[in-house]
Amino acid sequence: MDVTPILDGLNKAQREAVSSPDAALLVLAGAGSGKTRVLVHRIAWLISVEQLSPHCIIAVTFTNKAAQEMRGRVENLLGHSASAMWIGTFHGLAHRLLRAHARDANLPDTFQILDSDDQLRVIKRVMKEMNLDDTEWPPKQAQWFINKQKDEGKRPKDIKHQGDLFTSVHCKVYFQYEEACKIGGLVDFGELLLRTYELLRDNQHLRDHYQQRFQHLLVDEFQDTNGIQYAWLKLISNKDCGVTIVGDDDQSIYGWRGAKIENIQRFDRDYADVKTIRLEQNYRSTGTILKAANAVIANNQERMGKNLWTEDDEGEPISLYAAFNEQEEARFISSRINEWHEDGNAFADCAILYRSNAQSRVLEEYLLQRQIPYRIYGGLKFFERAEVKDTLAYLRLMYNHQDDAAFERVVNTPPRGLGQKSVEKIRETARAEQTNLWQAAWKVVEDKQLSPKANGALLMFLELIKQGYQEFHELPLEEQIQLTIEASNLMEMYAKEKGEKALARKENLAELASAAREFDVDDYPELSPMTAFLAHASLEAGDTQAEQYEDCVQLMTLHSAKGLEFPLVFIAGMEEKLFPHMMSMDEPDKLEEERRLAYVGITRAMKKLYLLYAEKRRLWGKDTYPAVSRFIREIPAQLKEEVRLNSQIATPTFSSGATQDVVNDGIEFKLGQMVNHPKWGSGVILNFEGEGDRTVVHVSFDCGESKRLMLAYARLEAL
Ligand SMILES: Nc1ncnc2c1ncn2[C@@H]1O[C@H](COP(=O)(O)OP(=O)(O)OP(=O)(O)O)[C@@H](O)[C@H]1O
Ligand SMILES: [Mg+2]
Repeated sequence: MDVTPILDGLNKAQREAVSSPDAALLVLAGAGSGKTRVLVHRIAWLISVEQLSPHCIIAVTFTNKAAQEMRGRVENLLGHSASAMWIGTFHGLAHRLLRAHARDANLPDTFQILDSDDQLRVIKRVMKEMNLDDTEWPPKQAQWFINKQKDEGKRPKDIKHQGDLFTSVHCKVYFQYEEACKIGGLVDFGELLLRTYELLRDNQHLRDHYQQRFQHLLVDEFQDTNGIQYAWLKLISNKDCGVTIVGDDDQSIYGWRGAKIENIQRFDRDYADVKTIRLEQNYRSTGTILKAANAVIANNQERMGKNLWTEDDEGEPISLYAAFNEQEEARFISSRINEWHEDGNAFADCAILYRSNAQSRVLEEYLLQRQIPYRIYGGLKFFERAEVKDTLAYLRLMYNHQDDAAFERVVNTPPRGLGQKSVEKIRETARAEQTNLWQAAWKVVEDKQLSPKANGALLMFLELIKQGYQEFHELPLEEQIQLTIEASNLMEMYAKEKGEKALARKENLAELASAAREFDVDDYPELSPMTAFLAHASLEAGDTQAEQYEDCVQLMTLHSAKGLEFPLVFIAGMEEKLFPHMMSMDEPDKLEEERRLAYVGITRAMKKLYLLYAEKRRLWGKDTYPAVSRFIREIPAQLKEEVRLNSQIATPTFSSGATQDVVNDGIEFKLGQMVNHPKWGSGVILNFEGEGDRTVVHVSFDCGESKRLMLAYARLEAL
């Protein structure tokens, strides 16, 4: 058999890893050293040289998108399909197992997945029923508590406490929440894993079945597995199963969600004769970018330690840009992206990364203004938008009448005269009868517990759902969605909203229908098409297929950038308190995690990296004047240069801030100030040149023009 294609394009250490005969292999290596590539080639090696059937392979990736790409690459190497191989995220794989064995896992076949928004809704309801005051007991905190327990594999009964109020109250909430999920046939993200873990642990027959089936397990980004994920992996792979694990301790960034770097050491202990291979050559970034990343991460104490070098040129220096505020930061980024595109590069080759989701709004505004196409990756996901969720909730309820979360969401959306009181009546009945809201609602109607008008409205709603299913369920997915949007009057409700928003909602609903049209049912052979689609909507990062192929700038948080790479990268908001985040600054462990996040961010860049910080930023509703992030200071001076808009390189020192004031006609102007011009509209002052009557002001306008104007004649208005 010719193994050339599989070993081609790999260095010595990578080849050793790919073709290793060892049953337990750990590839521990820094960013961009080819870990993911090794994983792909190893799968191809196992199939073609070790003659494993794709059916016997299970691989865990960090995102659904990564899973799709990985499958595609393996198939390319093999020259044939590997569709029998299980590959996906922990959640995706657990979901697949639960669907196949729902009854054994004590779930209805129609169970639905709760995303974190829906989960919070259910928790709120449960806490209200328990008469817990939500100022004293914030539901979000309870949500955090429950998820944390699940991540550690704990049910309410497993939680030990000595009667402290916090834990005992939250345990009760957890217990009641579980009851609510049971009645509703609902499974949250954490539950997917915990439930499959328990299923395999308690059902020897199933465990034997899967342990016999899976002969090789591979995991990418292993450093971010949490307790339950690790336990899950151990259950699915018995001692005869080959295991290949790749990871980088310096990129562990999910400690706040229970991920444990120690799992790497644990792996070494738990499996016999683990062979460790280190990869040291980086193929992704220029010498400069790599040196910067190495310099930053060197400030962490808790490291396994490794060396990373590249044959690549030094490349361009890292550009620093001191913006006056977040608007100006966005303006700078969008104008650089425009230049990049005008030079013949693709938008899709550039990414804007940020620490906190809220930063995307201003960036989006400027990209829109400049008509630069963009896509938010893993942010507010397509399937999380209100109109999309409303429509999906109708469908979920049609397919699973037990789904209380969906019921709550749509029972009075659009408004049909079922106010809080009526809904409360339904909830009370559900509690009294120990049943779900759907059943309770029928009882309320039959017993005429509501006013005649409300009773009539509720009956109409129940009939709508019942008939909707009967009439639509055999139609193509797309039609089911369109008919649901019409029958529910959702479209009519959105149409009443004003302007752009209504338009955007309409477009999103059209997009939902087309996502359904393009949805590949084959990924979930064991499900009905709509159930598969609804599950996909809950699990996917919202990359509808139509969007994937467009040439768009990628916007994402630093957390979601893991594993990805882009020729041009901007990291916005490199400021103390924002990044490192305020909540993480006082504890050494958390600060080290922030630094690993900076390492992840910097190492996403292949050719060119911009780091931006603002001298003034509106944060949490207040104007702040942040200091430059320590992570910028940790990059050696010779690797970075300070840049200015439109003029090229300025002196490589940090600007001391905008302090220069100029008075004209009694109006005071400052650097960074927002101004209005009768012709060019609003803009920001970037610079002053000259003095007195001859002062020239340099303004960058929102329309995209940048002008030098004589201040005395410019008719500028201070905003
Ligand atoms: N031997 C090689 N020759 C040429 N290019 C390579 C080689 N190994 C890896 N690459 C390329 O280097 C880049 C980084 O590889 P890869 O994404 O697998 O690294 P990684 O270690 O998984 O990074 P991260 O830690 O960020 O996930 C990719 O573009 C990959 O195709
Ligand atoms: Mg990788």
